[in-house]
Amino acid sequence: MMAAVQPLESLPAPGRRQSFGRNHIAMDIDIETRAPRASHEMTIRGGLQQGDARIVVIMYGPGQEQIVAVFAEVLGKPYRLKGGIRDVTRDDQDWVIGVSAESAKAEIASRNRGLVVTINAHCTTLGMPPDVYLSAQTDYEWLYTEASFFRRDLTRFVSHTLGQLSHHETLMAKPRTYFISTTFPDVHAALPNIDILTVGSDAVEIRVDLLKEPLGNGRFSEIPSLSYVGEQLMLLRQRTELPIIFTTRCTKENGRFPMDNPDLFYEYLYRAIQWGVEYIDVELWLPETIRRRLYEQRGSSRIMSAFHDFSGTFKWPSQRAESIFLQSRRYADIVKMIAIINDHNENFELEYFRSKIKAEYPDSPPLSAVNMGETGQFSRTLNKVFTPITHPLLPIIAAPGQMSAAEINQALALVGQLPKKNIYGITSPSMRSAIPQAPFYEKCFNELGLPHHFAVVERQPKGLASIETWCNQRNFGGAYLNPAMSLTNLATSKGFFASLNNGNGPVLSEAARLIGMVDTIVVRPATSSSSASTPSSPPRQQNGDSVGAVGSTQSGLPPNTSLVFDNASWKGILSTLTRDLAPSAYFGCAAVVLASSADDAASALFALKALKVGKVYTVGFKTPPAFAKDLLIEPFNSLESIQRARTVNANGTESIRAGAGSPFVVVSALGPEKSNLVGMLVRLFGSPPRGAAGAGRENSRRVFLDLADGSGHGPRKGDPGLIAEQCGFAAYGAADVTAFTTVETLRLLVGQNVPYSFVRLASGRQFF
Ligand SMILES: O=C1C[C@@](O)(C(=O)O)C[C@@H](O)[C@@H]1O
Repeated sequence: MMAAVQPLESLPAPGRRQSFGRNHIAMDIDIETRAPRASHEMTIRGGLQQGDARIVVIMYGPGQEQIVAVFAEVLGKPYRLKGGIRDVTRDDQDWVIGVSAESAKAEIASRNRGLVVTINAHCTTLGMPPDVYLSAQTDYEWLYTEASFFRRDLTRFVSHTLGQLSHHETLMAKPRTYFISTTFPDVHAALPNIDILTVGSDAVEIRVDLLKEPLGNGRFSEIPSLSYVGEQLMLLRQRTELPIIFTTRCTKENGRFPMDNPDLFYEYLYRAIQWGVEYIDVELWLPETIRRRLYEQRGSSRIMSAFHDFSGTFKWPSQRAESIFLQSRRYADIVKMIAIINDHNENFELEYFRSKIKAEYPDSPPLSAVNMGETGQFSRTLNKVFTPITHPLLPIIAAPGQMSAAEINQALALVGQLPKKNIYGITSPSMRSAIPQAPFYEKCFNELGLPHHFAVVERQPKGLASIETWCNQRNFGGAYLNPAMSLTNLATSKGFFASLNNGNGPVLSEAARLIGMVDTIVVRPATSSSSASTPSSPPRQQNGDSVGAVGSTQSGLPPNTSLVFDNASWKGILSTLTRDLAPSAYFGCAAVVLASSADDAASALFALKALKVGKVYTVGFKTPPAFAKDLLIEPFNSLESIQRARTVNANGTESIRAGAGSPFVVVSALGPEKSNLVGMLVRLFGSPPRGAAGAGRENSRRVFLDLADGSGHGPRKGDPGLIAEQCGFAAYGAADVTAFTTVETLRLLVGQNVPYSFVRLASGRQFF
């Protein structure tokens, strides 16, 4: 029998089918992601897109030419400098072009907007603000500091503005999302604690109206200047990987932005779009012309329409409330409605309003609606889209009644909406020497106010009996498996797993099915009840069926509960590879994957497939047929084949991108005993022979990822990572992948976002 297969996100066509259970029934449910997406762009996977195909023109300040090379490297393109924007022609397609800000000024207004996309790269140490005319005219503007140059910030900026990575799509697929409303007058104060402040948050709001720009003599400007706001935003973005929400809250809605000049709002909010801020808060009272313009000009940013009613007379069951929603949704990607209430019953009225809107306007943008004040706190526990939260470390709360993520979870737990679960880290005897993870998970649960219990348990080397026993409990809340187990192994079940879903076996995510390895077991509660979207639930189910569910006759797990077998590690690999490079750096490139078995290689292959690499050379394993279908695979079986790979184009075309020729990325899952082989290949590919194809990409540092570097023990002799760095690669190790995988695991198991930086911080950097 086949396992029940269910795409948990937008995924490529199904490949290999996996047998599981007794009835041999295949259930491939092909469901489109519900998240909105731009029709002209092709979604590659869960938020990765081809993006803007125009020629990127970087405008640089005096003496700052080198920034063009960095942009080019991040984008994976060659670059050249030109005298002016007008000199850019179709022949520059796939190049990054640098033009001095000085020269660009004369031509920027008359540029061919269909051909070029302009980015004003301004180093703040040259002085602020940047040239105001260029700022106003450019498509995007990136502010950076020379002293502490943050490559990650640039990667994120271009991945977002050029539409290669969409946070929104991924976030809207989460069962619950939160954002922290920071209320600092100066973000410097937030930076030392930003990792802790943002635990549980999916985004960070910068309350621009609350920023206080010092003027000297203890005075502050009435509203912070764009120049000050730009620097504050830059600082925040350099320190958090989370999407930012840019808010200019007006005086009537509990903010400080004066309302006498709506154009001022436009000026700030449009600049935020140019700065590549992911979410722009646009108040509903603003003139429609302004709201429409911002919506039309939003590029890759998303508009959060905002309406607050502090009058105390607002009624959810009213024509007015509905018409406010309808007005808001015209120019919004998320509709936010917030009101002061007087009576607890009005929380129920809001819930009725929420479900009515969902039923009557199913294609509308998601609604984020809460009530303010203590009386309204109940609604903050029920809202599921971008619930605003606070944190005890913030100087003030942003609105009356705001709660922290921990308070919301504790409240949910108290009223039975977030029952205590047992969550397991299932290891094997081979992992005995590994550093214990239990303290880390306990720390996270504690920080998040989750009631769950975490335990690391060791499975027997053979058989599934112990795992099935842990999973077949009423309070089972999910598990990670380290090391991961193969589906083939799990499919030998004749017991609990095989009995799931009326004998069809557990639900398999597409990733687990294609990779053939399971590292996460997610419990999905029955969907019809409200429990389906409690924080402990896995990603939103795409249909109403309870596939993979435990039959009502089962003991252990509650009736109609599903178990989803998933794989988180491919996401860890993907996040590592795209931390310092935009996805486009990988599109069409050649890759090498080294592993001693297909099982060890599969997660990397899946990540590379998501990144649309052009070709994968393999060493040491036979590629599963499912991958061979979508990836161009060539095993290295002789020295000649390696030699060829060093000199031949990646996918046979002559374009510069594809002509990256010799492999751009090398991923190794080979253990330390094979270090010599890995080192040799890295040396070979680190220095492509003269004249090899790939002209123009010489500026790009190739990427080496060692998935088996036994991290935590420092560099070893013959360490392939060290050799890779000496050969000009950017080297990443298992520590990065493990931390990013943990982020994904926590999202899957408890539905909460724990930023990468917190994972690294809380683990003391020694777990991984
Ligand atoms: O719109 C909102 C919601 C909010 O007003 C609240 O009620 O929590 C807090 C604001 O910072 C945010 O912009």
